[in-house]
Formats: sequence, structure tokens, C-alpha cells
Amino acid sequence: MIEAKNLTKRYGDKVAVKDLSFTVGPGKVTGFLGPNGAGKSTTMRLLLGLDHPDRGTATIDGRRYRELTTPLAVVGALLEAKAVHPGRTAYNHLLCLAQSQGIGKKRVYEVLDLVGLREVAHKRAGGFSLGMGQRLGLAAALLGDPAVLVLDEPVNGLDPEGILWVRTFMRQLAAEGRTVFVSSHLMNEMAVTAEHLIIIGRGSLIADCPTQEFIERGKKQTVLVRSPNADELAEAIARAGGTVTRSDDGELSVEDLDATRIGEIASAGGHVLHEVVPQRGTLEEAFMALTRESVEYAGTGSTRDADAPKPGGDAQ
Ligand SMILES: Nc1ncnc2c1ncn2[C@@H]1O[C@H](COP(=O)(O)OP(=O)(O)OP(=O)(O)O)[C@@H](O)[C@H]1O
Repeated sequence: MIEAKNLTKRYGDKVAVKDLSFTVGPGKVTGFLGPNGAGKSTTMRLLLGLDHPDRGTATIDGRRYRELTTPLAVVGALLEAKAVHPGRTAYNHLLCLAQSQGIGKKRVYEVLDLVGLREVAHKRAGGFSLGMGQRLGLAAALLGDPAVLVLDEPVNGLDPEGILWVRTFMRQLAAEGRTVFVSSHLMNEMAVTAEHLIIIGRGSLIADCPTQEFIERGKKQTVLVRSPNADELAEAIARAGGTVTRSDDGELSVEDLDATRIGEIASAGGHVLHEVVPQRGTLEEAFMALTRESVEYAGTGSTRDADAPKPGGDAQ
């Protein structure tokens, strides 16, 4: 279990994280989302004892990182893909980490198997692809068999096969009962990977809820209806309380009634239906709607600031 309580961190005049409180529970993947500069990396650094909060606490299983005597056995972290000496073999890299905390060789081979790197264990990590580097990072995070994993952008830059592998692996780790806390800019990816979301903007909490609930909150649900009897059907739907918008090609967009009810109305009136399709919003739409206010440099239209948000730029 991860807990942030009134976490606040300033860099000079800049408040990177502001009175942020949340908990991340076990058994599911929790996504950590926010626009550029929202404070995600700072929060993860505070959690992992790499920086100190000005106020508040960040704890893992009730203890601050620096209070952990064998941190690898409590929390595994993946912060940067290539934080490995390029001349070192995968095996030696893991062995050095393991030995620093009294973990044996057997576990090194176990984690190499877990991430599918056993065959290249004695190859230099410098020659690894990005995907192999991520696998090695995950192997390192798992060395102490921790119940908590903190992963910063684990699928960034990976090809579809690599993304699928990391997604499946994270879900598997969560299914084993671990707490998996993962930051990402890839909305579509988070929508299918994370069961729960913690969303921040300008260092403050915007949402802490199940992914599905967040998507539904972001967009009013509509149902697309096609029928050769569109006029009569539109009237019947309106009489039943639906709000109907008709497009030029005769397609109906219905709010305030669900697809089942629309099917019943059509059937009762003897109207032929060609299509009844619930239109679900995407996580990206919900995210854009809810974080618009929180984007640091919104609306400047400027390309001068490297930190400026990239609306829609994270779509896959
Ligand atoms: N060491 C630092 N010194 C000064 N300002 C910092 C430092 N680290 C972060 N900041 C500022 O704090 C804010 C939050 O940054 P942070 O990197 O935590 O955001 P983020 O959500 O991880 O963003 P991104 O998605 O772009 O990585 C930003 O405005 C950033 O410029």
C-alpha cells in the first residue's frame, strides 16, 4: 500500500506538488496521469526517498522509504530504462544489485526467467534494445520480490509487442496481489491497463477513481441509431424521454436513453433498426476535458516552451 498525505514540494517559487493525498491499494494496476509538469515524477521521487517533501509524508506499507532496511524487498522501482552500466552483462547488473541487499544468485536467475531475459543473461546490457532494457529494469525492480512496484513511464518508446508484454506483465503482477503504481502519458494504454486512476494537475489531485468511472464522467453517453424509419423512430424516442439529434445523413444521436430502451421502443413501434451503437467516450477525451484547466501553459499556442502540453499527442 502506498500513501501520500498532504504531500507538498516546492522548487524555489514553483510548487511542484501541492497538498497531495491519495492511497494506492494492492491487487490492481493504478495509473498515475497528469499533463506535462503536473508533478508525477516529483511525487514518485518523494515516494522513493530521492527527494524530501517540504510538508506531508509519502509512505510505503506505513514507512518512509528511508526507514526501510531492505528497500528492494518492500518496493521495486523502474525510473529510467537505461540506468545500467552499458559494459555490464544483464546477469552482473542484477547480481550487483542483489548482493547489495543480501539477495542470492538463485533469485537473479528467477527474475531473468520472469522477464524472459535468461538467454541473453550474459550479454552486455549496452547492446540491448529499448524493450530488453525495460525488461531488465523490471527484473531489477522484482529482485527483492516486493509487494509494491512504482513504475515511471514503463512503456514509453516501446513497439506494440513490447507494450503488450509490459501491459500483460503489470496485470499479472497486480493479479498476484501486488500494488502496481504506474505513470504514463499513453491514454489508450492506461485505459486498457489500469483499473484505477489517480490524476493530478498542477501538483494537486484532480481525480481518484476507477478508470471506467472516469471515462464515463468525461463524456455524456450517447447512442447512435440508424433506421430506414428515422423520422418516426426519432419521434417515438423523444416521446419516451430521449434527446435526439439528427445528422444530415439521417443518423440519430440519442442522449438520456440507453441502447436497450431504444431497441424496445423501436420494437414496440414496429420500426426497423439497422444499427444501435452506444458511443463510449475515451480516456483521452475525459482526460483532456478534466485537465484542461490544470494545464500549466494552456492556450499560449507557443512552441517555445519544451514543457508545454501536447494535446492529443499521446494518442496511439
Ligand atoms: N529539480 C527541479 N527543480 C526545479 N523545478 C523542478 C524540479 N523538478 C521538477 N520541477 C518542476 O516541478 C513541476 C513538476 O515537475 P514533474 O517533473 O514532477 O512533472 P511531471 O508530471 O512528471 O511532468 P512530465 O510528464 O513532463 O515529466 C514542473 O513545473 C517542473 O518544471
